[in-house]
Amino acid sequence: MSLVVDGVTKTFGGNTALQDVSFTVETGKLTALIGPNGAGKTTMFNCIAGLHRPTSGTVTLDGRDITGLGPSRVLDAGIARTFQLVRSFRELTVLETIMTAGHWRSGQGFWNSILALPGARSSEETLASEAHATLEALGLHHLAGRRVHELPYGQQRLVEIAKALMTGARTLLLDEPAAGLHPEEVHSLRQLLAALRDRGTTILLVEHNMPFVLSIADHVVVLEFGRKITDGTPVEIANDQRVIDSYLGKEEDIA
Ligand SMILES: Nc1ncnc2c1ncn2[C@@H]1O[C@H](COP(=O)(O)OP(=O)(O)OP(=O)(O)O)[C@@H](O)[C@H]1O
Repeated sequence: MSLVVDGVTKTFGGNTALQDVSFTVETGKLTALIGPNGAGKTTMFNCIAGLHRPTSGTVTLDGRDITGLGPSRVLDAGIARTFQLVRSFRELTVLETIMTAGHWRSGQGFWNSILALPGARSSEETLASEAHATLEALGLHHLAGRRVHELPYGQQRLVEIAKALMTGARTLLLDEPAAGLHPEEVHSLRQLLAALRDRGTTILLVEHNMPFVLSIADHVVVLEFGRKITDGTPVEIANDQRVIDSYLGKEEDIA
């Protein structure tokens, strides 16, 4: 059971963003995708999440071909992604924001529930209690009534993860979850991701914070100029001369 990227190439006009990249994200493990700026990490996320259709190659989830399905059907298949920039409706509270993600899974429809159409109420209550439970699990319960855009950046990022969890997806794609966080927030994030993984959630993350990656990942995939240069355990990656030369050795890339 796993997410398998097999021979994915993505070109934009004459620019090859990904060249024949293959790797496996094992179910219930945390895999990190690293590489210098422009290596193709975001493009790979977009190919998996359905925002880009690979020029060639396939993406399969537990043996099912999901290549080029489009974002909503990839989400239906059980893969949710977060974005580098927090996305929320300005006027919604934390609770309302993550309930919008739950509406996705229930098929309820966001506007249907907002307008309180007949039949919407009981599932609305179920979603609200699930949303409370999710916030509790993430240590965000005290923020339920706050507007998302008023929160400090670190807490907004956790709301993004809560939204992804509320979709019911078992596989999460997290785009730079540690970016812009204070050290103590990075510590909380590490504990949260470890807890999610221990609960069986599969996580693929893109991250520039190398100490964070090396301390939490089960498996690390390294991209450079659109190609996979290696993959392995954090210890193997930290000692790989090609990685040290191309990435770890450059202080400015170690955020
Ligand atoms: N929509 C697009 N159109 C044209 N070129 C693109 C597009 N998206 C990405 N690229 C190119 O693909 C290459 C890989 O970019 P990508 O954003 O995937 O790298 P990255 O590893 O995520 O970088 P960063 O760490 O800076 O976010 C770059 O050369 C980029 O300019």
